[in-house]
Amino acid sequence: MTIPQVLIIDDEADIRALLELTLGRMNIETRSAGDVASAFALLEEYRFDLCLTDMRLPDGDGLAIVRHIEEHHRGLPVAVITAHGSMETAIAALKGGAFDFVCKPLNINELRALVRSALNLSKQAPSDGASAAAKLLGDSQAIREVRALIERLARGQAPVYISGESGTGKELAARLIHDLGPRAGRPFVAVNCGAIPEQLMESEFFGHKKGSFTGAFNDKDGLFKTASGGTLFLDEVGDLPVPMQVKLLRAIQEKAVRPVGSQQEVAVDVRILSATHKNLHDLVRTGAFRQDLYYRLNVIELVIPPLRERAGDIPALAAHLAAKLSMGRPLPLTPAALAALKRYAFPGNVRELENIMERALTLCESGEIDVADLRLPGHDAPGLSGKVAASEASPFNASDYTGERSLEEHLVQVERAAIEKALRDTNQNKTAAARELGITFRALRYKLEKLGIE
Ligand SMILES: Nc1ncnc2c1ncn2[C@@H]1O[C@H](COP(=O)(O)OP(=O)(O)OP(=O)(O)O)[C@@H](O)[C@H]1O
Repeated sequence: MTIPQVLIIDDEADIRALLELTLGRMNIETRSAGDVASAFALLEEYRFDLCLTDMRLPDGDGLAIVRHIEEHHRGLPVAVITAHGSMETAIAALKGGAFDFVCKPLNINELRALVRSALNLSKQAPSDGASAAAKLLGDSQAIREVRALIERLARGQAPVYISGESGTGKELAARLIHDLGPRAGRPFVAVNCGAIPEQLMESEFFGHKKGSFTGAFNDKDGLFKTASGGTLFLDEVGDLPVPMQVKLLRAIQEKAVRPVGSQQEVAVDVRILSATHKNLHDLVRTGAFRQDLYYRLNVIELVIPPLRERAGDIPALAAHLAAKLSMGRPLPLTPAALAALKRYAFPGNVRELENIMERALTLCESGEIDVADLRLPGHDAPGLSGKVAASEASPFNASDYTGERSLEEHLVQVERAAIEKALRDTNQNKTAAARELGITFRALRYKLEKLGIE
């Protein structure tokens, strides 16, 4: 087993000595630098598994180190040491790509947990991008950017606020951030904040002691404890009542919780991810959401655009869903069906696409999913009125027959014209065209082949 190597950067000799000693006891080898220039030199010369840097250095700051590593040593986790109370700097470092931060005076247990977690990250394969791509589907530029940001955010510990309309994939993104990061082997706990009754909230989040209130028959772990070492995903965080927001902020700041009925705080190591389909910024403006909590949760925002703004994702998503939902009997979509999906606005986003595909697979009678099978709102399945309209608009009447060619030839022409018109009317949707013509899909396919119509 190779011994992990850590680079320590601090201008105070005492702090360097404390870090060297603590890490040495964890069987970790260290090299130390007192300023930015010598840190850069060590980074050139040696390979490290983690870098711990102070924020204030004689010839620059910790952010310069974070930026340098982000540019030249991608994949090397860097954690910053900040003065107590200087949250702004810590947040700037997290935004710049730092893995995590610790405050001075150093809490040795916290430091050890951070180092362990970062070294875990170094051991992981350099990029798990393929696995991320496999789950968050889509080929649009927007979703590619989301995937790239997820991979970057997975490597850090910063709180991430995921915004986007309902059904865009916020929970999926949160899971990926967890699965691709150093906490992957630990729990991922998702909680819908809007679904917990207000009077039970504190106990749900922080746990309770037996007998602390009527009905508390046993000690109970809260969600923070359950997510210990892992990730707590606060879905619909905008639905948290204000008194609970205060308690949550405290728990996040102190990295500790106090179960209801207990006198003691318990330290918790949990990464917080949150999401809502509401506009959290608006809630802050109206006073429904506390600004301090907003800043704490929203260190980095991941925006998932609505599906209608990334229609390029629809083919991959639809094909994937058809395969997933059809249990080994995937049906292809006709070009017309795909075109109709691309034009549709999807107010329910990917979740709605899932529902549409499920229904289409159930309804589809032919070997491919066509526009009519999708039952898109606003696309009424053509019925009798369609047929009447078609015959009324038909360019052929019995009186058109002049006797210049055989009746048979004439009928073939009529048939061809009627089929071509029905296909045009339905945007090349063969199922709908067959309905409009009053024949079965099979019969239409046969006629198309016979007449050589593509
Ligand atoms: N890009 C994608 N690739 C594959 N599946 C996706 C994608 N985006 C969303 N999904 C699927 O769509 C469904 C809805 O996604 P998810 O639950 O993550 O949405 P959400 O934004 O959290 O919704 P809500 O706001 O209603 O909680 C899930 O089944 C999810 O797996």
